[in-house]
This record gives sequence, C-alpha cells and structure tokens, in this order.
Amino acid sequence: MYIVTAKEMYDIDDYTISEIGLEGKLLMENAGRAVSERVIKLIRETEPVCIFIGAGNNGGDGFVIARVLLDKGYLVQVVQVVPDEKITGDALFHKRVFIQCGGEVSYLTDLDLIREKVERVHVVIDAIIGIGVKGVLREPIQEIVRIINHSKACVISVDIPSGLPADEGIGEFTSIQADYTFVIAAAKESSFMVDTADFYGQWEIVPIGIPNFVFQNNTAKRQWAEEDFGKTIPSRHVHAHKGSHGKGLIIGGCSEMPGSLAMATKAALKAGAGLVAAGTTEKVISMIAAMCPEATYMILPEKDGYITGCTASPISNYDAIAVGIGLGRREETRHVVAELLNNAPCPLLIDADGLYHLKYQLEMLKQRSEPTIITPHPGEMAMLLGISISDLLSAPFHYTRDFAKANRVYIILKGKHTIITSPEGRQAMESSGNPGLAKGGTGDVLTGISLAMMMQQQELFDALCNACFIHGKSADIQIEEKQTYYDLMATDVIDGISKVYRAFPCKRV
Ligand SMILES: NC(=O)C1=CN([C@@H]2O[C@H](COP(=O)(O)OP(=O)(O)OC[C@H]3O[C@@H](n4cnc5c(N)ncnc54)[C@H](O)[C@@H]3O)[C@@H](O)[C@H]2O)[C@@H](O)CC1
Ligand SMILES: Nc1ncnc2c1ncn2[C@@H]1O[C@H](COP(=O)(O)OP(=O)(O)O)[C@@H](O)[C@H]1O
Ligand SMILES: [K+]
Repeated sequence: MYIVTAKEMYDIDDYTISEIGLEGKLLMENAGRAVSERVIKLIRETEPVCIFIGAGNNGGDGFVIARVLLDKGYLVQVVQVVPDEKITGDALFHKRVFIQCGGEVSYLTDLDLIREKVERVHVVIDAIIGIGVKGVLREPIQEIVRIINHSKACVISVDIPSGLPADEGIGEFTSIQADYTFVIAAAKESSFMVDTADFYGQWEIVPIGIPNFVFQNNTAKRQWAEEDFGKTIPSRHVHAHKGSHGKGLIIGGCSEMPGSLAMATKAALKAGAGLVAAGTTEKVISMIAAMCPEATYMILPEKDGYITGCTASPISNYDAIAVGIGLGRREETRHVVAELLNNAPCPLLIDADGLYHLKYQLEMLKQRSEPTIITPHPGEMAMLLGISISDLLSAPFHYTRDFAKANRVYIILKGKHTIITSPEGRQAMESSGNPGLAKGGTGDVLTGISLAMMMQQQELFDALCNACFIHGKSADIQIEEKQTYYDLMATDVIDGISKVYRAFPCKRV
C-alpha cells in the first residue's frame, strides 16, 4: 500500500492517463465501480441512499456510483450541490451516462430541503470534494456538510471525507465525519495523522487499475505489510553457526534502570542475534546477569553508578552496537555517546537517554562513515528538532524526512503508526501493535529486536521495518491469545517474538 500527498496522487493520475493511455473517464469508471462494490456489501437495496455530488472529479465518481446502484435496484437520489455549468470534463461525461440510464439529478440550494432529504435517507454517499479541496469549505457546502454530520444516516465518503486535506500539516479545515471511506488507489497522508485520521471512520483502499510501477516512481512512502516481512526476513541456514547471525553490543543501564538493559539484551537474542554482549557497570551486571544467562557482559568504567566511557573496551569486533537505554542523562555519560559516534566501526543505534546526549553533538552524525539509527518516540524526536510534539505530529513525514536527510541518519519514529525513514528520504509506515504497548520498557524491547535485525542479511531499511513488525505483531498476538491492553508487559512482548516467527515462518535454505 502506497501513501501519497495530493500532488503525488495527481502526478500518478496524470502519468497513467497521458503516458499509459488509461483515460481519465476509464479511471473514474473504475473508481466508481470499485467503491460501489464495497457499498453494495455494506447496505441493503431497501435502504434509501442520497449521493451528494460536487463540481470536480470526486463528483464524477459519485455519478458512476449512482449509475451502478440504480442498475442494481437501489433507491438512489442524486443531489448536485453546485450548478450544472460547474460539472465539466469526465464528470460531465459520467453525469450524461447516468441520465441516459434513467437517472435523475437535482441541483438543490435550499438548505431546509437538503436537511429534509438527509433526514429521510439511511445512507449518504459523500462525493462532494476529494483531494482537490483548497482551504476551509466555502458556503453553502460547509453548511451542507454540517447537516450531513448532524444526521443519523450512515455516511460513506468517496476517496476522502469532503473538506479534509489529503496532506499532513494542514491545520484549518471543516470536514465530513465519515463512517466509512473508500480511498481511491492509495492512502492519503491524512488518514494516519492524530488530528485527521478519525474523520475517515473505517477505511479501505480500492484499486482502480493504476500499475504498481507508477506508484513506485512517484512516491517514496508506503506501508510495511506482512508480505514485506515474508519477502525480506532472512533465512536461517542449516549450516549456520552463532557467528552467522551477528555479534551485537548493547551499552546502557545504570543503578536505577538496570531492567531496560536486561530486556533489550534478551529481546535481541530472542529475535535471532547470534551473540549479544551487554556493556554496563559492574553493579548492573550483578543485578541482571541471572535474568539473561545467554548474554555475555562487558564491565564499563563508571562514576556514581553511571557509565562514563566505553572505547577503552574492545568495541571493534561487533557487527552492530546499540546505546542509550537506561544510560541516564548525566553530563559525564554524554561522552559515551560521543565516543561511539566517533569510533563505532559498525551500524550504531541510539535510543532513549542516548538521544538526549545526541542533541548536544548532532553535527557528529554527518561525520560517520557507518550508518546511524535513531529510535525516538515523539517527545524525543521533538526535542531533537527543537519543536513542539504537536507540531511534529501534525507533519511527521515531513519533519522526519528532512531530519534524516540533513543528518544522514535512519529514523524509527515510534507511535501507533511508526514511521521508518532512510537517509535518502525513503519512508515506510508500520502499523502493527496496540495500546497495550503504551507502557515503560516496550521501547527497550524494540531496541533489542532492531539490533538483532540490523545484523541479519537484509537491507538496513528493511531490517528496521521488520524489527517494528516483529515488535508490534508480538504485542498483537499476545493480546489475541491471552493478555489485555491493561496487563501486557514489555517482557510479554519478548515472549511473543517466538509466536511471530511461528505465525510467519521464515524461509529455510
Ligand atoms: N483522473 C483522476 O484524476 C481521477 C480522480 N478521481 C477522483 O477525483 C478527485 C479529485 O478530483 P478534482 O481534482 O477534480 O478535485 P475534487 O473533486 O476533489 O474537488 C475540486 C472541486 O472542489 C471545489 N473546492 C475546492 N476547495 C473548496 C472549498 N474550500 N470550498 C468549496 N469548494 C471547494 C473546487 O472548486 C472544485 O470544483 C479524487 O479525490 C478522486 O475522487 C478518481 O475519479 C480517479 C481518477
Ligand atoms: N497505542 C499504541 N499503539 C501501538 N503501538 C504503541 C502504542 N503506544 C506505544 N506503542 C509502541 O510501544 C513502544 C514504546 O516505546 P517508548 O515510548 O520508547 O517506550 P519506553 O522508552 O518506555 O520503553 C514503541 O515501539 C511504540 O511504537
Ligand atoms: K469525498
């Protein structure tokens, strides 16, 4: 599934029409038919339907839907909310076809009449405005939207709830509140944003015949799905030995936060790392060694229970290093992150307190020759950017892409929809997981899984997407099988990793 801005969608449509030769009328027919098929599954023929139609191509889709429903025997009324002369091009073509098939169209301006109509129908199909919306809805459309939103009818939007912007980062709008939205061809950014997602109601993408490569050439954003995990997760060779699956080091922990290191270490081993060492203070080692007997330990210098350095120890023979969890935010500890940024000769993942230390030395990111990965939650990402969390969440694709490109870093921005970004600006959204994960320690588990994935034979970007997939799916399976959103613990997510591998078996060579 691809994720697009309005401009990207228009480019995709234009290319399909002008270069491939699938005419706009045909795409509109496909769109209207695809939506109708879904509508027919949702509503009965006896339920009166009113289709509201606006001036653009979204309205054109509405005329196709009206024709298909009329033909199937549905009780369809069509209300045009703009005068006849505004209906042009492909939309006018499909309006004429609808009328030729016996359809009737009424242009209504009287808001009382519209209110009466809406009160009498069971279903409203909203084909007023699609991705072409500019600014806040003008009157009388704004009032019509208000009437529809106040009615008891089930509201089904075509492509996008009318009035809602397709792109992230647009603050001011008025919108239809849909119960269902059938999104045409590709997901729009706004369907994932905290402030806009709910307007869609339940939503689903309907394909309209645009070839895959056209999406690939026009957008760098997509959803990471089960099939992607299945295709990219590396096999475990029958002749494998522990060195085949990576030797990782996790540096973190302090006297007050020993558990986070234990969980990350355990998660890394459970997710498939061959060897994992935990680098921390002597005291923390004595606290956690029994929790994770499979790991090895590296004693690091400390002051008052906090790590103060790491490069005096042998860090050169690891395939990947993670730093930051449970590290603490003391100034003496900052040096640990600086040492690793300077010297880690392998992919370096920075999480949690490590990100606070990174803020003071961001310029070092560009100097690294090996990849760096950061795994912030929105609070940490906003801190790194120097903006508010709400600003970040209004346009997360934009902010993370700019930061990743400017600092040559991979980012996992965690949340309900986690966004993974490469230094080139490629972006994937990974949406598994559930509110049970909103609990301390689950981020540490993701760090461990990510470290394990970074050391397997797969592209780094895919590795990070797969780590998020394993983490979220593990939580989902635990909730399906035994736990609830209340009692899911980070350690349960570690246990669930086995279930993910069982449910989605990896290839074996
Ligand atoms: N070939 C294509 O481009 C295809 C487009 N499709 C549909 O076409 C839609 C996009 O069509 P358009 O580009 O014609 O745009 P829309 O139909 O989304 O909206 C444009 C119309 O809305 C009016 N409008 C915009 N902002 C307004 C505001 N604030 N208040 C009141 N009126 C406002 C404009 O004056 C214009 O008449 C998609 O969402 C999708 O439903 C599909 O039919 C598939 C093929
Ligand atoms: N409501 C939610 N739905 C899905 N995933 C969630 C939700 N809340 C949290 N998560 C996931 O849980 C993890 C929390 O990480 P983080 O905030 O760093 O936790 P901590 O540092 O306390 O371990 C992230 O992977 C995030 O994507
Ligand atoms: K619409």
